[in-house]
Formats: sequence, C-alpha cells, structure tokens
Amino acid sequence: MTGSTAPAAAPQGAPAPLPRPAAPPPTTPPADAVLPPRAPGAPAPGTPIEPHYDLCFGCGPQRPDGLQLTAVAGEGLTVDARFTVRAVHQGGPGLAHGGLLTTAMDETLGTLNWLLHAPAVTGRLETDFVRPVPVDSELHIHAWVTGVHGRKVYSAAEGRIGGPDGPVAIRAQALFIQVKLEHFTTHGRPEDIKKALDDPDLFKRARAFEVNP
Ligand SMILES: CCCCCCCCCCCC(=O)SCCNC(=O)CCNC(=O)[C@H](O)C(C)(C)COP(=O)(O)OP(=O)(O)OC[C@H]1O[C@@H](n2cnc3c(N)ncnc32)[C@H](O)[C@@H]1OP(=O)(O)O
Repeated sequence: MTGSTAPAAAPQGAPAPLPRPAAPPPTTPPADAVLPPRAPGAPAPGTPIEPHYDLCFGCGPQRPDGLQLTAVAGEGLTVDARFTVRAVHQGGPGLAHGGLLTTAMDETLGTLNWLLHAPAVTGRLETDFVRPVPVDSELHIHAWVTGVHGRKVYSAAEGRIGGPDGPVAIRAQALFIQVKLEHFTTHGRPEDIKKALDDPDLFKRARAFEVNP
C-alpha cells in the first residue's frame, strides 16, 4: 500500500480504453423554452386519445402481446395513461421487465405530442426505476410537457402502482424531436408503410396531421 491515487497501469497487451462518449443532451428544457397552448384540434381534457397505429407495441389494440396502453388527455399539456402488467411482460419472476416499463413511459410521453398537434419521435429518454412492479399491477402514468424549444419537446412522467395516488414506481424525462410526417412514410419497412397508408383506420393520426400540419 503506497497511498498513491494514480490509476493502476493497464496490463501489457490490454486493449486501449474506449473513448468516453460526449455528455448527453439534457432532457430538461433550456431557460428560454416555452409552454405553448394546446393546439386548437387537440383532444379535450378527459377525452381518450386514440391509438396512433393499431400495430404499435405500446398502444395498438391489434397487438395481443403489446402493452395496450390507453391514454386520456388531461388539463393543459398533460396526459394520463394506464397499462396493466401481464405475464408476458415479465422480467424477473412475477415482476414487470424494466424495458417494458420504459416503453410504457415512452408511449405516454409520445402521446403528449398529440396535444401540440405535431408529430415527434423520442430523441432521448431517461428512466428511474424506483420500485418493482408486480404482474397484474395497473400502472397509472401521468405525463406533462416541461417546455418546447424549436423542434424540441421536453417532457416528464411519473408511473404509480394501483391508482393515481399509489406509490411511485417509475419516473422518466424525455426529449422528443418534432418531425415531418414523411419521417413515418420513408424510413419504415415498405410493406408496412403501404399497408398503413392503404388502410385509413390503421394509420389514423396521419390524416389528422395532414389536415392540421
Ligand atoms: C402518423 C403519426 C404517427 C406518429 C407515431 C408516433 C410514434 C410514437 C412512438 C413512441 C415514441 C418513439 O418511440 S419514437 C421511435 C424512437 N425514436 C427514433 O426512432 C428517432 C430516431 N432518430 C431520428 O430519426 C433523428 O435522429 C431525429 C428525427 C430525432 C433527428 O434528426 P433530424 O430531424 O435530422 O434533426 P437534427 O437536425 O439532427 O436535430 C435537430 C435538433 O435535435 C437535436 N437532436 C437530434 N437527435 C437528438 C437525440 N437523439 N437526442 C437529443 N437531441 C437530439 C439536435 O442536436 C438538434 O438540436 P439543435 O442543433 O437544434 O439545438
């Protein structure tokens, strides 16, 4: 024991350390971000927000293995969602998989963009797992926009077990980037895009955004 704080030399022949990534962009809004009003065509408070795509893993009703998360518009730029953890969502025995809980947060935070009437995709999502979530629990997720800066939408959410006043199990913060509708009609697998565009009920929200860009 020498008391030195110098890092130990790497053993001879060891691979060079990988470069550290640059600091990640923050998920909290800058000081000059704004909180815009709800878009004129946004769903009224208390109104269910329809699934945006029936085959979506988060909200699609045609995905029996998915989360089948349901959402209701809240006051201002807020959304309340519910998701029941089922056996197919397990990570540990009888416990929700953390990745699926993150998916539920992503989906709910994404739904906030319907209140702004501007399609957006997740750029960055941070999740804190506070408490394990047992299978059969109903997760109640409250999400809100924290600021908008250009194309960037900052938001946060909290998921509680059993009810809106239940114990907090998960928290998240996100940065979404607003995109043009073409984002969804150019990057995906062509057969799925064609099927979605051919079926007016399957890609419901596209039409709303075409009318209200
Ligand atoms: C019919 C309706 C259906 C609607 C369907 C809705 C589905 C919702 C589903 C739930 C949500 C999801 O999971 S969405 C799926 C997961 N997400 C994705 O697949 C996104 C993949 N990434 C991308 O496509 C791209 O990187 C974009 C669109 C995010 C950004 O590309 P871009 O449009 O060219 O913009 P770009 O100029 O690069 O960046 C604009 C600004 O944003 C910042 N920025 C860009 N990317 C990031 C990032 N990852 N994290 C932080 N910040 C970022 C840049 O620094 C810049 O800041 P500054 O210089 O201006 O300061």
